[in-house]
Amino acid sequence: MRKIYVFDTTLRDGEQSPGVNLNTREKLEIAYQLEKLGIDRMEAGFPAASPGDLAAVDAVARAVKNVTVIGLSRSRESDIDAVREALKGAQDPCIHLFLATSPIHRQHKLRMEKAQVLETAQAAIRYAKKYFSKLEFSLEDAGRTELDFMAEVVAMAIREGANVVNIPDTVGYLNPSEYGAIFKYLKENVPDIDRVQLSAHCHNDLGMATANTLAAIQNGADQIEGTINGIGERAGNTAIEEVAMALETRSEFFGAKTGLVLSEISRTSRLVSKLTGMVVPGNKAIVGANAFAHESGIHQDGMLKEKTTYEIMTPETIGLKESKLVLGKHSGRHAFRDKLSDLGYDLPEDELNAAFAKFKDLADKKKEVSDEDILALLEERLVNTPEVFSLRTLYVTYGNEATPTAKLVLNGPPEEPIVAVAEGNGSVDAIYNAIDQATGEEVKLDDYSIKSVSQGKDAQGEVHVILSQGIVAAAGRGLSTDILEASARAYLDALNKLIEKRKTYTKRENAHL
Ligand SMILES: CC(=O)SCCNC(=O)CCNC(=O)[C@H](O)C(C)(C)COP(=O)(O)OP(=O)(O)OC[C@H]1O[C@@H](n2cnc3c(N)ncnc32)[C@H](O)[C@@H]1OP(=O)(O)O
Ligand SMILES: CC(C)C(=O)C(=O)O
Repeated sequence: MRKIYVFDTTLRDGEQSPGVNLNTREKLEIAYQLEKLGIDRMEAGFPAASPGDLAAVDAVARAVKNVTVIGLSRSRESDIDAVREALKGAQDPCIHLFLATSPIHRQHKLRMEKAQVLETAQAAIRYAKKYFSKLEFSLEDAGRTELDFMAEVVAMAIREGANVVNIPDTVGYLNPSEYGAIFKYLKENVPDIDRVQLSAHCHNDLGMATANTLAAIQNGADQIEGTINGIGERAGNTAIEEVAMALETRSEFFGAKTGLVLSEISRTSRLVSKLTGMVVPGNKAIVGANAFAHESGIHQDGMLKEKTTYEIMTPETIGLKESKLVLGKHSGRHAFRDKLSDLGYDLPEDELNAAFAKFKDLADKKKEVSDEDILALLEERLVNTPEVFSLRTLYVTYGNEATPTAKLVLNGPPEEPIVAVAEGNGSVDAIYNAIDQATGEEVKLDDYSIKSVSQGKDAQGEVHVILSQGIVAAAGRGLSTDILEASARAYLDALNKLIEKRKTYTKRENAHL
């Protein structure tokens, strides 16, 4: 299996993401984790950019032991000197020189003719080679450079002693067949091309960074450059974890692998996200929160029967504990039963169906149904008392300058639904007054408390109340995504229990007579 070297530039190109600014301590924390991940080369920064960046590169260079540490430099002596200064303490230093080669960059940015570009790059490589045995040269915007000129620059870099020549698609312009063809062309047309490693450096402007990088590997690239989570300038760089997992998962196709410790991928991704503040989208390949999560019933059923039906790689490979079956409105009975069994419940079919119906009801109102939600649903089922009164509909009118009013319809002992309208000091008070009116029961509210069962704006509210009537008291519990409905349900639950209890008291009192 061919080894593909990994050049990580999270600390340099990754830090070029707008809004990201890592201090030395944060860079060190990421560097240590990248070392654990097993990357081969680490671009720690651009020392000429600022004294702070130089100091951070210096700190990283002294700290990491098993990785080549790289500093970026324009093709200028002053930048090269800054890298020399920053990498003084490195065990295995390497300088990364670059100069743009495309007509657009030559004409508008550098204002140089082809010959000047060649001369400037050559002079820089010569100067840097006096101080560095390891040197990478990048043809910035190679993707939009004439092939014959690109070959000329690459040949010069090889003659001058570059160890790695990088072919960046700086603006993410190419597609996989075009990018792959460049590597093939260089392999076939540049003398002594096998004296250097060829490197792929892609940007994701058209969402093709990973595909382009893989195409480069198929056409002879020895090294890939990228960042963790694909962060970087504009739409970002190639996501290293995507390339590593594509090579791993499709090794029979690519015949190449990185040396990464794949089980460190997830941890590295979380750390980079935390320290850069760049949130990983849920649907991001490999490291997104949903990458190993399944929501729909048919998929969940497949997963429960055989994981390979819907997973081409295992979460354990990247260091996650397990896949997630997320219960939501698309879930089916198989996944629901599995969740109940995880929570320690083994329900008979009819009870399972009843609980499943309640779950679907809740799932229609909530994005995701949590374990706490399900436990609450089950507890509600377990403590079911005969319902004398139950809630049919509830309307509450509230305005900060108006008196809260509740209108409700209850099912009760009479055949016809009972309608009641009442005002109160607040919305809950109005609801409770309306229930008292509808049921004709005189009860005292001894306690009322409310808590959230799960998290988020759509969390279920759980209301607990204690009602008393003379010496009889009963507690009730109500659950709903709406706290006013939960309040009504709790009151009715307590009232139903109280009526039930009252019968036993009456029986006992009669027995005493
Ligand atoms: C594709 C990439 O990601 S390349 C890396 C990009 N990263 C960064 O730019 C981050 C760090 N950069 C910086 O802090 C600053 O740009 C510095 C310190 C490097 C330079 O700042 P300044 O001296 O103020 O120059 P400024 O950035 O405005 O302009 C860049 C100059 O470098 C020149 N230049 C650009 N690339 C190169 C190169 N590879 N080699 C030599 N000169 C270059 C430009 O032509 C321009 O020259 P000019 O001043 O003669 O017109
Ligand atoms: C410095 C080079 C390698 C670069 O970042 C790019 O071209 O995107």
